[in-house]
Amino acid sequence: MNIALIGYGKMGHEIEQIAIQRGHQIVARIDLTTNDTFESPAFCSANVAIEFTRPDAAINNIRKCFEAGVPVVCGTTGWANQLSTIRKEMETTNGTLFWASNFSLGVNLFFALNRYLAKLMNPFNDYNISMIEVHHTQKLDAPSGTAITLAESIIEELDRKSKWVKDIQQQPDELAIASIREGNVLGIHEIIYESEMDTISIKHDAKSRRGFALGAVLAAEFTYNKKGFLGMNDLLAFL
Ligand SMILES: NC(=O)c1ccc[n+]([C@@H]2O[C@H](COP(=O)([O-])OP(=O)(O)OC[C@H]3O[C@@H](n4cnc5c(N)ncnc54)[C@H](O)[C@@H]3O)[C@@H](O)[C@H]2O)c1
Ligand SMILES: O=C(O)C1=N[C@H](C(=O)O)CCC1
Repeated sequence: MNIALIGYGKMGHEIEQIAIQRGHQIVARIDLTTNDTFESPAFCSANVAIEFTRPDAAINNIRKCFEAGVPVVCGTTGWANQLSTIRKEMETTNGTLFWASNFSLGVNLFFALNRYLAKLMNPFNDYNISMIEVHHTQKLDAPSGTAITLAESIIEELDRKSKWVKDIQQQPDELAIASIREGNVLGIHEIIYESEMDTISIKHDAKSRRGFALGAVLAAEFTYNKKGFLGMNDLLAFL
């Protein structure tokens, strides 16, 4: 498969390695540091583009993919409040967008565990719930996209929570997410249920970026020749 990389930073490099190992060709690398363009024949020859840039760049890059008729897998976080806008544009252009806040298969197992635990906690009002996420200091968005996905599932499953807030819980129906930025931490997410009697917590700790990159390449392979909006649940059902 021909793959175009949009964003050739930490994730772009990691994805390139895995894509080549899996027998794909990288036909274009679009970044502020390269000369490749969305209008080039090389980019237009891509079967799929994989976009990992920054929150304020993602939506425009996705639009460029729709204009070029290239399906796009996007992992950039921090812009999900604009997903419904871009989905409408995808429909009018008959495009393809695969988006996930986290492509790691381990994190997606953790998502399922989180949902199950939140549902289980419904009758146990003595437990308060909170979340901590820790990432490297270069990260631009907070809370992380993964933390927001975890929070949205908890809000769907746990009747006593109706919205997430940053840092400090002020109302009983709020779920507080604390974001810590330190060193080169690749991504830690912990959900904590605490009563006067005990603490129950679940935690995911990423050991490298390879898990995110492998998931993104698997998503690109899945996206090839498909139309519409796709996500990790579609991919996991297929694996
Ligand atoms: N969904 C996931 O599984 C997952 C995993 C890791 C990171 N991320 C997210 O992916 C994004 C990128 O992460 P990273 O660690 O590779 O960041 P990074 O800073 O290492 O790389 C981003 C790259 O994008 C380039 N860039 C910036 N603006 C651009 C533009 N307008 N067009 C093209 N390129 C542009 C930068 O020059 C840089 O090389 C972040 O939003 C991060 O949160 C998501
Ligand atoms: O390194 C990052 O930045 C990461 N971003 C994603 C998020 O915001 O959840 C996934 C984990 C790594």
